[in-house]
Amino acid sequence: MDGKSKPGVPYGGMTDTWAKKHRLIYIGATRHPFILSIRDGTVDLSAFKRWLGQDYIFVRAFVPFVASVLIRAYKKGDESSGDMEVILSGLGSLNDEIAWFKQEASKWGVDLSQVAPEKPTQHYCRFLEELMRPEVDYTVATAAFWAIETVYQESFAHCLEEGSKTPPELQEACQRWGNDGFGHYCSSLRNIADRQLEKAASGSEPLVKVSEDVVSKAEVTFLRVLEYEVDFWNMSCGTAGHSAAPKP
Ligand SMILES: Cc1ncc(CNC=O)c(N)n1
Repeated sequence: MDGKSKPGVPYGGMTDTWAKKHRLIYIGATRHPFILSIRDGTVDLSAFKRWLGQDYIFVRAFVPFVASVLIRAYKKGDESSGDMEVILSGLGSLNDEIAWFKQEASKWGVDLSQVAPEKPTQHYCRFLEELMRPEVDYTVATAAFWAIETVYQESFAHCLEEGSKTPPELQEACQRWGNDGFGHYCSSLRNIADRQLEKAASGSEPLVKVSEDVVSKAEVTFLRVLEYEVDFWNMSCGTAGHSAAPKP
């Protein structure tokens, strides 16, 4: 696993506590009907194509967010934590990922230059921009980063589990986020977030009140990530009223 958890012993960091406390919304984000439709092979390919175009837009916006976390890790000046190496490896995979999106889009006949962001994509990208603001604490940013990556890891790994009927032409997409290496990377992000949260919660920071504030802000941010992810899946399924008639 990740050197911090022993087999059979629950992990027990703050992120784990949150995932349990907010189990229903967590499941809502990681076991969404869109993912279940990929897993059981009933996925509507036009939904997959819509997801592909929108996720390309999201990923382009995600790169500067991750870069902003990298800058904060550098500014902390704690070289021995290894945070920079983990975040930098994330930027490296995003580089491959952008190339993969372009290749995948041409395979499916999706013209990425013609894809306009839907409302849920716009909102999620705006949220990433808010998280890049200098007043956002490193702890809050790393908790968001961990949650964003983990939702995809848990979702797509589910489509590769034994007994899943994921169509062969979608398996590569699922592998991208569902592979063990990506799982390991998510554990490293969880360790970073948990270490930061632990520091804030134990009040080792100079101002205890400020630290408590950071922990609750991080929890709210975690919940917002889950909500944005659910909205994003809903849009992909076509259940979010995208490009539909105006609401009454
Ligand atoms: C909407 C969304 N959430 C998380 C990810 C995974 N991170 C980078 O690829 C993603 N691609 N898209």
